[in-house]
Amino acid sequence: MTAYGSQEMSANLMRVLMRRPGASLTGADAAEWHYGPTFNGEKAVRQYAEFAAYIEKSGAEILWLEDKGDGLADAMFTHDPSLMTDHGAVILRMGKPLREKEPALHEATYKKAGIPILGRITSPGTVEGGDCIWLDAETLIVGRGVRTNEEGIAQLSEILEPHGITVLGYDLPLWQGEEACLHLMSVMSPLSADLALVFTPLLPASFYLLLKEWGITMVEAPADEFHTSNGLSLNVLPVRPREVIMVEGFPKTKAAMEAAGCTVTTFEADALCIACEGGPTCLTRPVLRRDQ
Ligand SMILES: NC(=O)NCCC[C@H](N)C(=O)O
Repeated sequence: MTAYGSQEMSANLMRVLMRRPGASLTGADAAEWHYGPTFNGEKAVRQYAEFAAYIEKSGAEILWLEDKGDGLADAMFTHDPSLMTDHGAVILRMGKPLREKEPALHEATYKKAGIPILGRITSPGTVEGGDCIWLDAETLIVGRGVRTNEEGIAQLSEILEPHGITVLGYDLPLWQGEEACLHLMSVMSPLSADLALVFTPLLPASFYLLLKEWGITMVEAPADEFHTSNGLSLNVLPVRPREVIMVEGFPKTKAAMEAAGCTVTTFEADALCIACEGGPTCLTRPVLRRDQ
């Protein structure tokens, strides 16, 4: 099956690229990878299995990348090395040097699956998938920061513009410094086409105003849970509009989404997501999302 296409963030998740962590993660040097004190490789692998079971249960088909011990501990965060469009995949170029080999893994998988490659970001450009949010099928918002630079945004725009897609770049704050992971998706998680979980103090101000102008209802992520989770309380994955998966342990954030009409599934992820700085969204690269 060669089905692909995704220019939205919350339509039904039908097909997704994921990499099961193994030897590369269990053997990772936490300091080198900037993983936090709750990092535990074996526990992270178990927690990932629970997460993957929820994705399987959602009915999505998983295209698996296997961790055969290439040392790429962050490669389980498949959201970042490529971007999917209705016209094929864009192979990105990572801003985190330790992740530079990951886009080639995605390209090889797409080629094997018969999914066309629409374009690629080349040096000195950088773009990471976590910095990209489809506001609608014709509008891609890109966060400019430590991981994604102006040159990368210009290249992405050149690739997508012929397909009627406007790319808009917004400056991200530095927040916890150059080594830490802060993507645009660290401060906003779309929950449905007109609903998003946001942490407004870190949103680019002009992007906040754009969301208001577009009539997107914003659910504010409770600040205490955002800070104790290093932002991971906010990184939630919709498998269908208003049906989301989040990291366990943040009841106020969960309640805020439920009050906005969402169904929320949680899984334990202190060793996986909190420690490794990436949530359920980051662990998935949607290949096909569709409304029906
Ligand atoms: N989209 C995301 O926010 N991905 C999280 C990536 C975490 C990984 N440890 C990184 O620093 O790149």
